[in-house]
Amino acid sequence: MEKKPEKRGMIDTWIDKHRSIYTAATRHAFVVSIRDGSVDLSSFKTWLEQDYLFVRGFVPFVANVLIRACKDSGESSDMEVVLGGLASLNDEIEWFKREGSKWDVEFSTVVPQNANQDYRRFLEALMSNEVKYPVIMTAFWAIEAVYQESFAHCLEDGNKTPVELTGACHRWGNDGFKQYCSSVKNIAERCLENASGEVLAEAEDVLVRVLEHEVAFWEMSRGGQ
Ligand SMILES: Cc1ncc(CO)c(N)n1
Repeated sequence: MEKKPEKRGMIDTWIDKHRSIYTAATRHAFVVSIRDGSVDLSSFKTWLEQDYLFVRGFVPFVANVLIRACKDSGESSDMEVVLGGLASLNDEIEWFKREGSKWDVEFSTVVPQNANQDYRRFLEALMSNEVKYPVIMTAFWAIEAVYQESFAHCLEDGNKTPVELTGACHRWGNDGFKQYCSSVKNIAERCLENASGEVLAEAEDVLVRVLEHEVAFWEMSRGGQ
């Protein structure tokens, strides 16, 4: 008997449909410049400063995803996946602090740029109880997956990533993080299978908006002073 091709989920369908913004988010010029070694270190510092602030705002978002996983999910394993993500954010904040002192970045004086504020406001809106669980899970997956895909690219064969930047690339480009993103994707796909047309439309919209925010976020590094 012919082996049936694996069933494609909604997320893959949407990524195909919105391929150009997906590629813009996961193969941004800043990321490509890390991979080819041409990266301007002031751009990297700007990214580091802004991302530290972003991650501090991402913690309450993920905490909210955790609460929703406990309350709204029929599967007890969802909570464990999200809890793992929250735990690794603890390490991530410590990593940012170490990395900041390595680059002489004083986080307490960093001012969030507009793209960062807009992204954080978007996350805050997603924390409302009105937002359905499949929509939140789709957003959560997209936020994590952009970083996984981007930084894994900097570690693929043929990279010329500067050695002092490989720590950042390994943080999001490692296989464990890839596995974690795949678990989050499976949760989102399972929820989307049973979602109404209205919820599906909202999840697709939120996915595209995450990708747009990610592109705008990378763009900040270009201003790099
Ligand atoms: C902007 C941004 N998106 C995603 C992540 C993590 O996945 C991050 N640290 N920063």
